[in-house]
Formats: sequence, C-alpha cells, structure tokens
Amino acid sequence: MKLGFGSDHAGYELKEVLFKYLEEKGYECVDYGTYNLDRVDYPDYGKIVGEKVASGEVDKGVLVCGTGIGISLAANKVKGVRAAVCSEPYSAKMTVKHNNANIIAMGSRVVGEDLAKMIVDMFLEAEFEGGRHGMRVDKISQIEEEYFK
Ligand SMILES: O=C(CO)[C@H](O)[C@H](O)[C@H](O)COP(=O)(O)O
Repeated sequence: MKLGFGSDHAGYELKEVLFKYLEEKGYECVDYGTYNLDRVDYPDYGKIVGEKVASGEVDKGVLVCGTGIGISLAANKVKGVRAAVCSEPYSAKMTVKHNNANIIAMGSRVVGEDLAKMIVDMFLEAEFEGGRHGMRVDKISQIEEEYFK
C-alpha cells in the first residue's frame, strides 16, 4: 500500500515519526511536506495530499497539524476525499469500516507519539464494510456532485 504524508509546521515532528514508523513496517511512503519547522499554512498540505489520494497516486493519506482539524478541512475540499480527524483508535477503525475514510488526520498537540501509532495502525488495518454503509457514503458523494461541480 502506498501512503502520502503531509503536515504543517505544528505537525512536522509527528509526521516524521509516523513516516519512519510506517516505512519500517513495509509501507511505500511519500512525503509531500512540510520538510522543516518553519511556519507554513496547513491548507497547502491538506490540498496536496487530498489530490494525491483522489487521483489514486497514493492509496491513503496521513495528515498532521496542531489539532488535525484545519488540515482535514482542507483535504475534505478535494472531491473524493474522506478525511477523518481521530484522537483514538476506535474512531480510526470505524471511520474506515463505516465511512470508507481515505485519509487520517491527527493533532500533534492532541495525541502523543505512541497513541498516534496505534491510531494509524487501526486506520490502515481496517476494511470498509460496504452494504448499508456504502449507500451512505454514496450520499456523501452525491452532496459533492451537487456542490463541487
Ligand atoms: O491545528 C492547526 C490548524 O487546525 C494548525 O496546525 C495550527 O496549530 C494552528 O493553525 C496555529 O498555528 P501557529 O501558526 O503555530 O500558531
């Protein structure tokens, strides 16, 4: 599985930790920045990772900012992206099983490194259940069609 990573300055250090962790586990990992602690704007990194996921260039995305919120909001503006902010593993599992989330977002000022690793593991190991959940996710896509022409 190929993963795309992105963060702003606030998420940079945790993004680096997760990148190394998942690379060592055998995932193919691509880093779309930011590449240091200089202050940057989270929408730029949510957008690029969102685009890479939506185009199929990578299979899933991992985003980190201070809270995980801003960067996920930006990614969710890209058609086809379902980015979920998670601060614990249960939600990370369920957002794949029920929402078919394709990007996980976390807050470096919210979760510690070990918890972030557990969250990302759950996200990557879970599988979408389809069925009634598929019909609901289709409704999300219909909203996209209506508003993002
Ligand atoms: O959490 C974030 C956006 O939701 C960002 O990572 C920052 O924490 C937030 O924008 C504040 O940024 P600052 O320039 O480090 O004060």
